[in-house]
Amino acid sequence: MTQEQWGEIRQRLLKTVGQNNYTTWIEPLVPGQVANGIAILNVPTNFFGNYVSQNFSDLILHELNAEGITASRLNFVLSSQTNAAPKAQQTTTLRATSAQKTGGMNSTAPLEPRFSFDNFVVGKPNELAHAAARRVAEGGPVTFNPLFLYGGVGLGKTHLMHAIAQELQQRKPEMNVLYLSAEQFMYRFVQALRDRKMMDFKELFRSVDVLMVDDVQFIAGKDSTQEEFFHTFNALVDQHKQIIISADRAPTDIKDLEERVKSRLQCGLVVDLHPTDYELRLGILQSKLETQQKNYPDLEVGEGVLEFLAHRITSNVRVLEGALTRLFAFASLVGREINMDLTQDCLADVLRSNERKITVEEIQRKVSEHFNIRLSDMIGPKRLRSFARPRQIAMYLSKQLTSRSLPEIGRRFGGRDHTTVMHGVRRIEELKQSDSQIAEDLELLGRALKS
Ligand SMILES: Nc1ncnc2c1ncn2[C@@H]1O[C@H](COP(=O)(O)OP(=O)(O)OP(=O)(O)O)[C@@H](O)[C@H]1O
Repeated sequence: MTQEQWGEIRQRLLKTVGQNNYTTWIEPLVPGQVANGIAILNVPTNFFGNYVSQNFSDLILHELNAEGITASRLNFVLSSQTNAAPKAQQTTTLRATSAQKTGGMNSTAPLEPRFSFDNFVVGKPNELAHAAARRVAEGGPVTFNPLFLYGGVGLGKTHLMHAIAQELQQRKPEMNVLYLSAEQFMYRFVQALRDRKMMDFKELFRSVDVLMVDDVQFIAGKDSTQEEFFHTFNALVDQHKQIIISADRAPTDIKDLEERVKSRLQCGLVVDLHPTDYELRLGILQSKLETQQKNYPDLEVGEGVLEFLAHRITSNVRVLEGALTRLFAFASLVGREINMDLTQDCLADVLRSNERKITVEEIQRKVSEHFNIRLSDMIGPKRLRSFARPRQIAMYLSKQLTSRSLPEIGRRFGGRDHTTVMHGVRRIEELKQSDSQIAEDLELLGRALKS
């Protein structure tokens, strides 16, 4: 059943059952395959399935048939992939059918049609990640396993993951592609344990051709899930099956992740989605503008507005996108044209938050957390290398990321002299060139502080 057909059916059900019943019982249903007169509907719990079966089965069957879908029976399948799941609520769902197999535990997570390669704007900061994603989406022989994509919030990891899954479905419909978030992996694992269906779980995950797990940092600290993930991972790698993983940071930086899992995650290709630069932001805005103009054909965007937004909204692409959507909605509601005045009025809060200044105190806190030392040791007098180096790094970042003078920075580091700060800053400048670990720490901290 296509998404459009299900959309029609839902609309008619809404009219028949009323808004309350619709929101509670119909909206969370996710349709699966229809075969041999049986239509599959994914439900979040058994109770839910029983209730819908007893109260709405006939109506749903009637509407399915009215839509030209021949079904005489509904089969309610327990699945975490229903519209009641948090991610699913955010997206228009397109069910992937390739992974529909036994027991309802195997459906892929909903894919957002908008998250395609065509809609992904490529610039310097994301070109490597994009190229790698394109390569695995060809579905050819596995060259790097896993592909590990990482980057800060809202920089396009999920977009790329969905694009890969959708491209694979189009190019290689015979392939069994399973895409899910790490949270869903855990959810299914727990469910399998509870329902004593571990064999089904293992079989499902070991029988896929491509396994895609989004936001893998989620399993950090969850020992049994990590263990199971590790075994699944190994089994698939042994069978030369492609694995694609995303996370908000590099494998080495995920705390509470077992070393063996970390090392496994690093053994393929690890690529980074860097924070956007001005040109990429402008390109993304231009591309999103086309979509907005389809919805609001009468609205034009005044000169300089996109450039202004690309310049001022640097935090992440999601915020940038939201700002443009808000501008169009606002302009159409108040009947004003989209010019600089309207932009300043409508986006005052977004612009203010993007203006946020980084403080020395924040830097000290982040750096102490990163190196696992106490804030008091960072600021205090101790000269041990394990405190002195993070202190110098914090001084360096304070000089780079704030407008504070050296004496002002010195005062915030327990009243140190400005020459001490200067020495620290110079030392880190040197180490940045010669010590790749320090360069990486600086990059990571800088990114975390700016996001
Ligand atoms: N290069 C790009 N071109 C077009 N749209 C983009 C690009 N990068 C990000 N976006 C858009 O920005 C939004 C956020 O992207 P996405 O959800 O993929 O981020 P993420 O990295 O997964 O973030 P999170 O860490 O919050 O899960 C999406 O609407 C996505 O389409």
